[in-house]
Amino acid sequence: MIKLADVSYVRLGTRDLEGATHFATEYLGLDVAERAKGSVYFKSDEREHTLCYFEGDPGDQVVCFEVEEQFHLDEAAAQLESLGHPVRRGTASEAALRKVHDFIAFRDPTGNPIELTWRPAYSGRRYHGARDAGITGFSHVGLCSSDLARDEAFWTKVTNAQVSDRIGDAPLLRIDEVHHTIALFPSVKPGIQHINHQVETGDDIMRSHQFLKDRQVRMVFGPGRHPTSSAKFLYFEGPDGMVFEYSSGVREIADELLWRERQFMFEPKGFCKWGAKPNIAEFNK
Ligand SMILES: CC(C)c1ccc(C(=O)O)c(O)c1O
Ligand SMILES: [Fe+2]
Repeated sequence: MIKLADVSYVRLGTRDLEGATHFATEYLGLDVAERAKGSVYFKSDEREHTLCYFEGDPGDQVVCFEVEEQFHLDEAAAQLESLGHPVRRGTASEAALRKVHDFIAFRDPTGNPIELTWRPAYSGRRYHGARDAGITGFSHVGLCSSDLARDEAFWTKVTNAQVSDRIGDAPLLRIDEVHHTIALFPSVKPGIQHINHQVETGDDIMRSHQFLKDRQVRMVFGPGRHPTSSAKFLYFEGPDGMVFEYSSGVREIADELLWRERQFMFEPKGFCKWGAKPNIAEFNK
């Protein structure tokens, strides 16, 4: 079993690196960690970076998870290969670009590019957002799934992910005490459906709602409150149609033995306690 210790970073291709950088700093509230040739790295917490935009195809979207030991990469590679997922070892220069010691790359059953990394860099430089969005860190991703049951089986049988709750057949998967780190999202194509940053308070959600709306950023869902994680949330659209989520107050599952996964309906009341309706095509079928 592959033990995922944390979600580490996402890498997003873009044809407009300057535009994406402007959005990430001035609107989303991230901090530029480094500008390199063809890439910009962004900080959202104590890590060296949690998001990298690079010049390239916006369809190139990678999510990376950290493992605890280098030999876990070898074990993971062997297991994934045996299950029919071709694995590629990252080269030293690719690892340097990602600011990690070592990594492997493969695709999940839907075809989402996934990386597993060992020793991603942390930073002594404190994160302070370019604007005060109240971000406390990068927390989870929504991953597209063309077959929810198959992909739930992959993540829960091949890795340490466990179902915390389901909305319809879409599972919210945890790898530690945080309610979820991966949200599978029904879709006909692979990709990252959304990128979540936690913010400090519900006030931060409402402040950002006003701030982003004033700047004509497209709101996708919320403000609202998820019945599943119990977090207050806001979803909005960033560069190349990527959806970003702020949420605050995500549930922690301290005692696994006392937790039983719950079933919510795949309809607005399954997504929001306050009655907000998602403006997301896949949710309105
Ligand atoms: C709309 C999506 C998949 C979703 C649903 C529930 C939560 C939560 O409980 O926090 C999310 O974070 C989501 O992104
Ligand atoms: Fe989310």
